[in-house]
Amino acid sequence: MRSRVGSSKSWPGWSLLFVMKAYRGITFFTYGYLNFTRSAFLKHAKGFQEKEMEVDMTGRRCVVTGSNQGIGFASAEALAARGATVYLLCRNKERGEKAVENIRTKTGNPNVSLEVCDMSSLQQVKEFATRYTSSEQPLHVLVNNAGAAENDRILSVDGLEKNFAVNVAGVYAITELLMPALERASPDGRVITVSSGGMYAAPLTEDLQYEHEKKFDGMLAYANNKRVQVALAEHWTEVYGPKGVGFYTMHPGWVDTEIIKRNMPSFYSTVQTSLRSSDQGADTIVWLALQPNSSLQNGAFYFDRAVAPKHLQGFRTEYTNEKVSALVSKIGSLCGLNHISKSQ
Ligand SMILES: NC(=O)c1ccc[n+]([C@@H]2O[C@H](COP(=O)([O-])OP(=O)(O)OC[C@H]3O[C@@H](n4cnc5c(N)ncnc54)[C@H](O)[C@@H]3O)[C@@H](O)[C@H]2O)c1
Repeated sequence: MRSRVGSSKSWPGWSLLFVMKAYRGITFFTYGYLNFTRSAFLKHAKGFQEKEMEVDMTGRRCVVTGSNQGIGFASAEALAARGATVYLLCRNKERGEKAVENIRTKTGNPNVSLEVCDMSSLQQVKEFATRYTSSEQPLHVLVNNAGAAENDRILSVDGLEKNFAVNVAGVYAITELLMPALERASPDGRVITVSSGGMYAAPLTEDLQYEHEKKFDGMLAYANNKRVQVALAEHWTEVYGPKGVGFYTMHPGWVDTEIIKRNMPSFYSTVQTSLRSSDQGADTIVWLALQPNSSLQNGAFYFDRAVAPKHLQGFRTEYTNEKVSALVSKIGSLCGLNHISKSQ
């Protein structure tokens, strides 16, 4: 018979976990209310240098995932408005075509096109990356924006937990597979991953697909995924940073979009009147796309055009490089891509 005493989930262990979870939840909400809302954006924007946004992106190629609406659409539109060639990666053809048409009309930029790709399908991600890299074109900006926050534990076509499939496996696969094109854009190539302030409340877990908890908690799975994205950017900075590619994660703030309206209804109704617009949420993504890599901090987490901490005091979310390496190797093998990292 297994003893409770000494088990990693013994009674004192559970209560400590419960207290820690409650502390993180309450402190995070308070911190978010002070920093992540629309009024906080307007306050931070007083220090923004608008000259930094006046960059001509003609000749630069950008891929934005999940860009038919919300923050992804606003980012793609802002890049197209500055003359960039923009590829919208969307899973739904009709919604994607509508978004492309909308951006072309609003910006007058004809170099905006659709790539149909479901980021939860490793096969579709591989097919897109092969199409792109075989063109031998450089890729200056990859925005990993597509995000899932499913409340139920559902599986992707590859049998991966859906949030993990979109937020981690899809991000890992597209970034690794587009690396030759990003390196071709060196020293300007960069990957901007839209993480979330939610990651503050999540330690780096080994239970990547939430298989070992009794009850599935979609919001915790989402927050864990967003923490993994920050760790992935640190890993990539070490491996590919010396090759002239930048890796930035960022938090858009609390933004009025479908993902929170649909998947976090009680949070949405609490903060609805304080939420940022999609353009405000996209602001730091666009800013990160426009600055020279040399003026940014590789591997950093950004919020409102400034480097932000990766951990909040007292949250006990710090981790070691060894833990990151082990996780990256696990993610690589779940994506069937470990051979890529090994060949670097
Ligand atoms: N809204 C917020 O307050 C907030 C806060 C922190 C982080 N974020 C992050 O911002 C990003 C954009 O979300 P949003 O707020 O604009 O919400 P949204 O729901 O408007 O946009 C999410 C986008 O991802 C796409 N997407 C989802 N699954 C996909 C898949 N399998 N393949 C391709 N595309 C897929 C959706 O179609 C949509 O275009 C997400 O990564 C989200 O986690 C949002």
